[in-house]
Formats: sequence, structure tokens, C-alpha cells
Amino acid sequence: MKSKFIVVEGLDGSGKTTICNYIKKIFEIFNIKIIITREPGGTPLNEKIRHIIKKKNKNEIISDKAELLMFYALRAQSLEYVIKPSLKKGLCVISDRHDLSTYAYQGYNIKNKKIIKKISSYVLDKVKPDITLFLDIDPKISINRIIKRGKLDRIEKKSLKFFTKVRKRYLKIIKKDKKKIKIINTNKSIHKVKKEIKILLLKWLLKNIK
Ligand SMILES: Nc1ncnc2c1ncn2[C@@H]1O[C@H](COP(=O)(O)OP(=O)(O)O)[C@@H](O)[C@H]1O
Ligand SMILES: Cc1cn([C@H]2C[C@H](O)[C@@H](COP(=O)(O)OP(=O)(O)O)O2)c(=O)[nH]c1=O
Repeated sequence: MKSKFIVVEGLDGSGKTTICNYIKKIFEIFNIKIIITREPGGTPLNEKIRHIIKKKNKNEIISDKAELLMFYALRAQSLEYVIKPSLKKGLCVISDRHDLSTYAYQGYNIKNKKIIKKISSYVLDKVKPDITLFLDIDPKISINRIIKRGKLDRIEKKSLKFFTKVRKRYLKIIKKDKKKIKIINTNKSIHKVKKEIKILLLKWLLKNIK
């Protein structure tokens, strides 16, 4: 099978990390070699910067422009040293978040959407996910899940209003690309979510084995 690039997207606490691990397990049953990466993160340098981006700094606020460019700097690094080389080696890659996250999250403050598009096309350089799973969750439920999970980071501390807008932004973008972005409702039990994802992915794999 040709290598595949799979992206899992969604609000904080929607279940992405849980589902990335589950997808890896499904692929491994079929002896398909697959790696998981994440954004922000994926390389040693990116993991260090991930920590800085997520942490709240009382003395210095990260500006909207700097935040946008930081996410793209990390994405460029991840593409160059993780995603592209892995796909070239014939491995499948699952990324816990990717470009859609920037459109949805930074799109909240960056009013000039054309700028995001320009930077995105420069950084991605035509690398596109074969399929994106958007884990759709009611922001009230996702906030409860992240509170239960533990200490909140800088972005997770944002309000219900913020996450409601981010979700709307995700859905607006997805409407334009329904063929490659699949919506999975994750308000339900993890057992039901996993079952739905397994069926969807097996169907997709059967269609795309070449
Ligand atoms: N469908 C679900 N129902 C209930 N709890 C869930 C579900 N999916 C994930 N969780 C739990 O919610 C928390 C957030 O899940 P996680 O996979 O870390 O989400 P994300 O990576 O999107 O932030 C974790 O504690 C996880 O065990
Ligand atoms: C990749 C990316 C992440 N983010 C945010 C979303 C998350 O709040 C944070 C990454 O934290 P992370 O812990 O990876 O996400 P989650 O809480 O969903 O498991 O960075 C952006 O704002 N823009 C981006 O482009």
C-alpha cells in the first residue's frame, strides 16, 4: 500500500490522542507500518518549543502574529524531518493536529485569512493529508474532559466562547472539503467512537489500497 497521511483534528479534549493510538492499533493489525506525530511537536526542537507555546508567561504575552508564525515554524520542521521522510520511506503517518488547527484557532484573532493561506501554502509545499478525521465535540463536554485530565495550559484556559468559535470555524472550513475531511461525533462513549472510526477507516482503506 502507498504511504498515507492521516490527520486527527478537533478541540482540546475531543479525544484526538486516544484516537491516534487506536488508529495505530488498527493499522498494525493489518501489518501496515505507521507512526504517530503531533503538532505542535514531533521533533526534539519542536517538543521544546511546544512546552514554551503552551505555557502561560506572566511577563510576556505571545502576540497573535508571533503565535501564528510559531505554529508554522514548527509545522515546517515537522514536515521536513518527520512527515515527508516517513512518507518517502513508505510509512503511514498519523498527525495529532495539523494545518486545520491553525485556521481554526489562530483564525480567531488573525482577521486577514489570506495571510494564513499564503503562509500555509508556502510551508506545506503541496503535502496534503489523504484523510482528516474531525472529532466533533460539544465545547462544554470537551472543557469538562480537559479539567478532569489535569492542569490546564495557556490555550486550554480560554473561555467557552473561544472554543465555541473555534468549533464553528472548523465546521465552516470542513464544509468546503467534505470528501477528505470526515466528521465524527465524540460526545458519546469512547467505545462507540472507536467502533465508528474502525468502520470508517476500514472502508476507506479498502477503497484506497493501491
Ligand atoms: N469518548 C470519550 N468519552 C469519555 N472520555 C473520553 C473520550 N475520549 C477521550 N476521553 C478522555 O478525555 C480526555 C481527553 O482525551 P484526549 O485523547 O487526551 O483528547 P485530546 O488529545 O483531543 O486533547 C482523556 O482523559 C481521555 O481519556
Ligand atoms: C497545531 C496547533 C495547535 N494549537 C493549539 C491547540 C491546543 O490548545 C494546543 C496544543 O495542545 P495539545 O495538548 O497538543 O492539544 P490538545 O489539548 O487538543 O490535546 O495548541 C493552535 O492554536 N494552533 C495550531 O496550529
